[in-house]
Amino acid sequence: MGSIDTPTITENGSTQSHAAAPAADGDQKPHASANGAPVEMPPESEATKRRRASMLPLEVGTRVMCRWRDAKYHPVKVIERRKVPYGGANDYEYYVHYTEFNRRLDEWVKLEQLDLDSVETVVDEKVEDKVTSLKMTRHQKRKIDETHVEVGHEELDAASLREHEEFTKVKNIATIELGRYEIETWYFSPFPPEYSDCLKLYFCEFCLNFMKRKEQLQRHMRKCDLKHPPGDEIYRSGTLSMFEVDGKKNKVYGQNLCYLAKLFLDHKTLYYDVDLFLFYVLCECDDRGCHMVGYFSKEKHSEESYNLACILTLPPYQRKGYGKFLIAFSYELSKKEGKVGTPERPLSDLGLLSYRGYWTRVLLDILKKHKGNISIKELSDMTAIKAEDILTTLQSLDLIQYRKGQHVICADPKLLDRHLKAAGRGGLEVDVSKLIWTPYKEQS
Ligand SMILES: CC(=O)SCCNC(=O)CCNC(=O)[C@H](O)C(C)(C)COP(=O)(O)OP(=O)(O)OC[C@H]1O[C@@H](n2cnc3c(N)ncnc32)[C@H](O)[C@@H]1OP(=O)(O)O
Repeated sequence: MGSIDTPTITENGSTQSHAAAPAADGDQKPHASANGAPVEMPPESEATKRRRASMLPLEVGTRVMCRWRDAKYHPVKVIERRKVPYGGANDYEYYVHYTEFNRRLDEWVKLEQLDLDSVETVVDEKVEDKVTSLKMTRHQKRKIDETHVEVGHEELDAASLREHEEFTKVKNIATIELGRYEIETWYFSPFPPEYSDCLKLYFCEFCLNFMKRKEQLQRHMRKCDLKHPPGDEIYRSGTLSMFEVDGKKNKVYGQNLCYLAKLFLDHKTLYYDVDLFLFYVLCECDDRGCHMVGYFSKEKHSEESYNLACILTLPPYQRKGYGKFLIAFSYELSKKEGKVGTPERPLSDLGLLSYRGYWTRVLLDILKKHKGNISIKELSDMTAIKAEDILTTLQSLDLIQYRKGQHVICADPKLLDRHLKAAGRGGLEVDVSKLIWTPYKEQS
């Protein structure tokens, strides 16, 4: 499977780019060679210079081609602009959204990165939306009116989506330091106002308190006596541990975790009321302590049979099978509860890929081994996966037919083999014998 672009993570503080190039846009633009790379241009004429200068500063809403870190040009939309300190009247930096890609790639760029010859001349003019009373460009309004379908946002209505985009349009914290990693963030997170002037935050990797300065963190680390998440260790296998943290008993930890997670989760509301949640924190343990790899949260009581609210693998640990481990773990907990479960919607692009991958592999493994007929209900009982998720997964694999008013699984062995081959790696296994856990019960 190809890679969806994710921003940079660096170890030991050095900065480097690891993101792969987004798919070629096919749209050739001026000043770009056939493969999208910039080419040497003859000196600009005075008329060209004057025409370009007359466009500046670019308006918010402008669509233009922008040189990305892969040195190729991609279409962007200007989301925000800010004056360059000590610059001239028209010297601005622009916060851009690469229109073909997820918002996690949005970033501040310099004017030199923009190809002014590709500026679309019709600049969006601000209009007021009658429903939300929010000022927006005509283009934004049209997009919403047409029912916006950005990945991960399908289930937000137009007004909520607009509000979400308006308040979270510019990333506030650019990087965080957590343990031995410096990590570029992906999205806006609503940190308290006193942190609004910070581009970088320093997190204690154990209690997740965050600070503005490295020296504060160093002082904190000398005093902090946690070496693992608070709460109960409910799983240990080799160097992997899972801790269950009750949001009610560890409120500050739960809130810190939510602030941190929101930097990588676009479409989730930040819950300040963490009392209602349990947090399952996955750690890699060594002699220095238990280092957080990722987590998932779970409502203590879910009327919609959600067995997972938010899931995150921290970027330095992604694509190593931890996400599928966390998903598998959430279903093991559901099995112990004797319930079926499903993740809370909407799923992000990466969330959907991970879930699809997990459901596919689990169901194919059973169908491959099973002799005779099997129903969706039986599959659901065996796996704790909700029947609807089983149905959509099998439908996407073309393993289901609708006959005489009911769905029938048609598991042709050759097709199963083909799908299993394509399903890739299974992820890290959960060893159920190492799980020591009883379902949550309200304490009086
Ligand atoms: C209910 C919800 O919370 S939805 C929100 C989900 N969370 C987020 O979007 C937060 C940011 N993303 C993440 O934290 C992670 O990407 C997760 C949790 C979704 C996945 O975690 P990971 O540890 O990377 O998962 P894992 O290594 O098990 O891979 C899962 C599969 O998803 C797919 N996948 C994950 N990341 C990518 C990517 N960048 N590009 C392409 N495919 C990907 C692959 O199929 C992968 O399996 P493979 O590596 O065998 O091909």
